[in-house]
Amino acid sequence: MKKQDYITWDEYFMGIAIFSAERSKDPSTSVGACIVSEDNKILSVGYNGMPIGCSDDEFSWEREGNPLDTKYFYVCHAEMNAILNYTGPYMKGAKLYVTLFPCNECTKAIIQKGISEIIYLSDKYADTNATRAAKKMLDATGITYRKYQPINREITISL
Ligand SMILES: Nc1nc(=O)n([C@H]2C[C@H](O)[C@@H](COP(=O)(O)O)O2)cc1CO
Ligand SMILES: [Zn+2]
Repeated sequence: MKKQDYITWDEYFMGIAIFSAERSKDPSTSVGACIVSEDNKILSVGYNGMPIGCSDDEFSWEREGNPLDTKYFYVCHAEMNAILNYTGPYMKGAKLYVTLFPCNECTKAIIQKGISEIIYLSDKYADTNATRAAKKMLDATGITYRKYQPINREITISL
């Protein structure tokens, strides 16, 4: 008889998004993303980080102060990195697993790439205009989004 306690597709791909977030250098919010084809093949992964060539040590990770000296103008979101890391053409029908609900800017790229479903873990910025605008575009384009429902399975990885 086959093993029974294997992880579901949702657990597998959200697990990869969560694990990818561990690469983030952001001291306040680590985000991970995993893009999967319609037939459950991983297309790309990403996490939030500074653009290539913009040093993690030289660019600021501050949240407040002169906007030019905060991270916000510079950091590349996990979803954007996952999309940009993909070397194939179009992602028609793909699913995006992400640990934080996408912002309006990433949502534009999500739409243009043909992603059709978003599975997210946290929606902690639901009351911001960036998230409201993102949902407005997703609703208009028929892209579905659903909250990942954790089942409290603990998996320890020794590295
Ligand atoms: N969907 C998202 N994907 C992301 O990768 N991020 C990144 C940008 C920042 O590096 C961090 C948010 O920082 P903070 O405002 O919680 O300290 O998460 C943010 C959002 C929120 O829209
Ligand atoms: Zn974004």
